[in-house]
Amino acid sequence: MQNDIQEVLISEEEIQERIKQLGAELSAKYEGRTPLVICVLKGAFIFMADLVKVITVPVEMDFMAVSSYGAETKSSGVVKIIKDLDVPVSGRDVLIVEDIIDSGLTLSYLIELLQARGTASIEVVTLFDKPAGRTVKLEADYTGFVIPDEFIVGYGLDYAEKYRNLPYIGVLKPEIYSK
Ligand SMILES: O=P(O)(O)OC[C@H]1O[C@H](OP(=O)(O)OP(=O)(O)O)[C@H](O)[C@@H]1O
Ligand code: HPA
Ligand SMILES: [Mg+2]
Repeated sequence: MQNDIQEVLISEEEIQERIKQLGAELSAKYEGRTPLVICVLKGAFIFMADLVKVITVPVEMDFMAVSSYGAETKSSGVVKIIKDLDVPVSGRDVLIVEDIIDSGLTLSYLIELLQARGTASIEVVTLFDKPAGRTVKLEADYTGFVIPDEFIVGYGLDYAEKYRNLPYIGVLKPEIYSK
């Protein structure tokens, strides 16, 4: 698996350090409240697990699975709900946890959906932001790293379902995509 990586873009240590800072910011922001933290599966599962451990206010968690990339490196443009939330979000302070904002389509779809269900507030924390990929206007409230216009893998992010278990962020060798 390591042999498929052309370059390590962000190391495991850098990721963990940044998550601690995000946890501190979010803990201060949600002081006195109990946000509902929503993990956008599958990509955000590792970030979610590391992030909630460094948030010091009580949180409730739920999971939603959406997909729009399949085995491609460009969004299909169609955001498919694979699994919906288990709990109602009406009146809740919601914190959406994403691994990456690229085109922005997944999040703009999710935010609209959750707002229509009557949330009290919605904030977004993303570990990675790729502004060059944007096709809709969308900004996260909290961002870990701004990344260049490259398809990245690792730390939850896949190419064709592989590489999610790499502990760092890497860029694949071009021949992997052309296989
Ligand atoms: O801003 P966008 O262009 O919408 O891209 C971001 C979304 O794409 C990826 O999910 P994907 O559809 O690949 O599903 P996965 O999380 O199961 O890999 C990623 O995890 C984000 O949810
Ligand atoms: O760069 C990316 N890598 C993996 N999954 C993604 N989904 C959107 N952008 C990306
Ligand atoms: Mg994916």
